[in-house]
Amino acid sequence: MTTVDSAEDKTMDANDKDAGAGEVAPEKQKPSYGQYQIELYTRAIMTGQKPVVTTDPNKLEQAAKEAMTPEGFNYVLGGAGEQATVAANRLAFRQWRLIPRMLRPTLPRDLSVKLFGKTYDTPLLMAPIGVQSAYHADAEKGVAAACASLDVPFIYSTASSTPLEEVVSSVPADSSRWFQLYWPNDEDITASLLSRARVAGCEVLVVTLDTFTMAWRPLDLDGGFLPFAVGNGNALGFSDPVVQKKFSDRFNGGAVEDNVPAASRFWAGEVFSGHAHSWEDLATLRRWWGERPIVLKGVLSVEDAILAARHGVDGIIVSNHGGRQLDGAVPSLEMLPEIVDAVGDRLTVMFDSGIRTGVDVVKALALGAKAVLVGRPVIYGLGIAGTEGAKHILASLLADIDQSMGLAGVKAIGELNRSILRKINYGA
Ligand SMILES: Cc1cc2nc3c(=O)[nH]c(=O)nc-3n(C[C@H](O)[C@H](O)[C@H](O)COP(=O)(O)O)c2cc1C
Ligand SMILES: O=C(O)C(=O)c1ccccc1
Repeated sequence: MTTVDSAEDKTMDANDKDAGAGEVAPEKQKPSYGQYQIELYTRAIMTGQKPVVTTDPNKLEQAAKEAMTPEGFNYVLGGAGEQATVAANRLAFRQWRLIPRMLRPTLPRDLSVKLFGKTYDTPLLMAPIGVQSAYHADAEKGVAAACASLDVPFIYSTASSTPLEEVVSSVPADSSRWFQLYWPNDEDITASLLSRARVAGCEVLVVTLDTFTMAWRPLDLDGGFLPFAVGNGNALGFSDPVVQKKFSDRFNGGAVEDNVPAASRFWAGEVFSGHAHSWEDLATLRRWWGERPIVLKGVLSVEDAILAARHGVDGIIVSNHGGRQLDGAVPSLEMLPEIVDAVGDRLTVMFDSGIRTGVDVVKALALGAKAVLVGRPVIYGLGIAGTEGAKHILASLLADIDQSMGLAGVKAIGELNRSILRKINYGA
């Protein structure tokens, strides 16, 4: 983050003191995200070096398939059921077309957005993605490093394969991080996880509501791949003192690492047992989390968005989990405008599911999202070329957002609204 409000502003100033006594510290240069396009051409022309990962969104999946293990790739690719919602997420984007405006000032471009009173350099967030060691050895630390280098907040997943504290201590202290919760049944465990997330400096709590149990996922069923059942994706739970104590009490003094299958069942039973909490239970999360923002991920209906506002959360993520949970669920983009109309004045409405290009981001923002999460593309980048691959995908997406805004005649994110969109129903 280069631009921050009040408290953080002071920290930044304090770090900028090498300008010399009495001199005004130069304003930190805002990164120019559009620059990445020029960088790629220059590198190719000067050294013949090609991008580490394709820049073509239509080729990314195939490239990942060739680079990753079949289990890892299928896990990322897979949606629920017949993949109807995965497909619909893309079709929903194609229905919206942009009406560009000409002869308007579009430079310098401003990609910054304000979320919960804090200014972020871009409208992009890294979606929480579990089990990243199944995709590349660089895993969560690699993706977090890629995010930190571009000022993109990293959302740490409850299903991570690296403990939270390890990820956090591997990136610069001022890099932005949010915490995603799969909400355990046990209140002591929930309190412990949230306390760790607070200590680790997570700014926002993202509570995922749509995955209290795993959906019917044919690719994983046919491949026999359920990572967290065999100890992968359990690092947060296994490193938690309260989980360790409860497991030990239940299993006659046993340590989690001495009985990984049983410990995995114990942990999965906490977070994916099919037990859904209620709206009233949100009060307990508020108690443990305190005043920092709480965001509900997986809201798809206007009714639930209104309930979210009534129950005192700060934001929602309109999402169908990338089509991985309820197959046949409506594309989240379809629901976005009416949800924004219903609660946009009370809640920070964010969006995910199906973002593949900069134009997709522009469309979601124009339909009222304040920020968007991107999932699979970054993980394909990770799978193909580790940290560098994840960074390339994020940098490409940011450059594409920057360029697409300019071509649409838009200078700043705040200018985006529905007037630049037309819904067209012929073909995809
Ligand atoms: C491999 C994979 C693992 C995921 N793990 C989590 C998770 O641990 N927690 C969570 O809230 N969402 C998880 N999600 C959902 C993403 O956060 C996000 O909602 C989704 O990927 C967005 O769709 P997209 O991939 O089309 O961008 C996962 C998605 C994928 C592809
Ligand atoms: O696969 C997912 O979508 C997901 O949310 C998840 C859940 C548990 C472990 C890893 C990922």
